[in-house]
Amino acid sequence: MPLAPGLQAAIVDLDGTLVDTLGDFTVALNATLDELSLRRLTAADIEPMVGKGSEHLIRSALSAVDAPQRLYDAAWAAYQRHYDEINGRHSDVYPGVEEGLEVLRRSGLRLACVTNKPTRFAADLLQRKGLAKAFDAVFGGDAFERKKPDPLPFVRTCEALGAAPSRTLVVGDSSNDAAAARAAGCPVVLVTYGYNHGEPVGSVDADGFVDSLAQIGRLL
Ligand SMILES: O=C(O)COP(=O)(O)O
Ligand SMILES: [Mg+2]
Repeated sequence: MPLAPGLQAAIVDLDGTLVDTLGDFTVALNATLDELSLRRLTAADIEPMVGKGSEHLIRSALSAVDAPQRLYDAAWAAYQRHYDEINGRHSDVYPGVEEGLEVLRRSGLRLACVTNKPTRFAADLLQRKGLAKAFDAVFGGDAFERKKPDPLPFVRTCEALGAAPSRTLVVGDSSNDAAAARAAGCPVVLVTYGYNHGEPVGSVDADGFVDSLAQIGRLL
């Protein structure tokens, strides 16, 4: 049974959906904490902080190590420098991703990647992982006035792709993606292997779940 008939486009999330980037976040954030002489965090500490953009990640990390928020500007500058240096080196494309993107493209859908990661980091990562060619557009957390879970990034992306929201499938890994999709009027499918802010993803309100992007064809 197709999820939504007459799909024209798909919007795919990046971190936790296409690429397992927890290693990159951990290395760049710990290099930042080292530089500021703060205590390090583990990947398990960092995972629930991912998904709401780099600003949120840095603010959450500073609170987790009991550092004052006045260090934010220095931390943000250091973090960008370190992230740029290591982007993609400690992260892996999830199994089934290339196949799933190919299925979406072969179904005639226009594809955009919409992430809360800054656009530059996202575009570089997709390029380095050989995924950039699948996408007609890439929009990061700095591309619009508000980030997911606000519906604005999806509404604007639908406009850019020339697709109606009701005919644009969102594929993500978190309640952020699902809430933004619902508010924009897009059908939404979540992968079960991503981050979801440290919460079980199965309880999120979505139209479907897949264990691998390779299964996406069943829902089209
Ligand atoms: O928080 C981030 O930097 C990115 O998160 P997203 O790719 O899942 O939107
Ligand atoms: Mg995500």
